Amino acid sequence: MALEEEVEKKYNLITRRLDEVLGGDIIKAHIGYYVPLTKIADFLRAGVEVKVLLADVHAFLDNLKAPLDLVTHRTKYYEFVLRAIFTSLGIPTSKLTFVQGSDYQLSREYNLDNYKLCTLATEHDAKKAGSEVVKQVESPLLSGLIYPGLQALDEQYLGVDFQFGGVDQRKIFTYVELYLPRLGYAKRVHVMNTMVPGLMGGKMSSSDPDSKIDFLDPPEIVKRKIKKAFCEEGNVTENGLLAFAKAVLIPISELCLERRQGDTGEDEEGKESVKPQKPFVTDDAPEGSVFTITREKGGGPSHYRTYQELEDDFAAKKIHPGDLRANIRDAIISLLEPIRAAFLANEEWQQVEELAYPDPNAKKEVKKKKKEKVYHPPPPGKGKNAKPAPAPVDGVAADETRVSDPPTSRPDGEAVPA
Ligand SMILES: N[C@@H](Cc1ccc(O)cc1)C(=O)O
Repeated sequence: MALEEEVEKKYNLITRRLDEVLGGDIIKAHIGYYVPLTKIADFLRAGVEVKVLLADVHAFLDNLKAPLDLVTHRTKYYEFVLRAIFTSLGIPTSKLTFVQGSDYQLSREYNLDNYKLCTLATEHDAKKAGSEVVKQVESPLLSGLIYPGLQALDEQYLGVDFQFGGVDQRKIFTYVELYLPRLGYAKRVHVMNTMVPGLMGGKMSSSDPDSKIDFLDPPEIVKRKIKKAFCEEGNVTENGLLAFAKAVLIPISELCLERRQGDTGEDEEGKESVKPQKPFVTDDAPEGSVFTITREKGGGPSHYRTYQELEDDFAAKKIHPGDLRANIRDAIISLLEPIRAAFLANEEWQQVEELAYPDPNAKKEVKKKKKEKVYHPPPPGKGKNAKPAPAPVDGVAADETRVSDPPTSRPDGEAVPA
């Protein structure tokens, strides 16, 4: 293949299905941030070196979103999740690294650059930059103002060529493009994914545990959430299930299909420890299909080559909501199965999970020390009939020890950056 053609092919892979690319003409390949996994898979397959920033410092700069003592555990937890997902999809990970923000953000140089940036950027611009990412509160904190600037410095200190994030990062990205060159550093490219709506329709929310499916949700929880999802016959505009199919299931199915067709994008070692996920189609599906709808009440299966075909059929009421629900549910269950299995087989990951998401209902282990009874003899010279001092009133609280309830499930906290 001619070099140009190859570059073009890689560029197309890097930019497909993105919402927007700013300055894409100077992308060479290298580094990405942030998650939406099928995109990162595309980057990796294009030979890009991907660094995933586990932005612990940012997480607490943003109104202490993640308590500082939990952040380290959560970043470890994310790393386990992400690695398991890439493995399950058969994506080579030798070019994937995870970097913890605090590993370099506390250095002298970084901080000096931050101060320099603070003398260049206006408060107005910093505020505007963070307005869609930093939680907006009545009495905004200073930390929210330095947040976008640190995101700018990260590009330089991670040595990346482009940064990838959700389209919610757009204002930060334009701020970064404006100010990084003013510090004397190169302007980077920014690529943005669309935001994935929640299953209930609308934006995904970590405060509504049923609006998203966790990577470790067991089948019964997936079933419950899918059952609750809003899905009305013929309605394709407010349809969390279709949105999920579009943003996650079909891209993954496509990816798996491409891998099966031999476009493996493997790294030099080309090793795969786990058989990659099967596309979400039945065995009788014609070649090139990426999704199958099977029907419960008669009628044969329908196979789709693109998301649009699926949406069109749903709009034309050729797919019953019940059938869409059931097929999406099963696809999600099969997608999560290897992740859960990896989790259950990995004790270290399980421990990290408990530390990262402690059960808020677990009772603290209360162990009161027995106060020892001390006999105070009467002062000398008070004679034999003197009474001993009374026992301390606040004394013995024996057997009040409670063993904390074992955590049953992981509370839905922070979304894994995805
Ligand atoms: N702002 C990103 C997190 C982030 C932080 C620092 C960065 O350098 C990059 C990304 C978010 O909202 O999730």
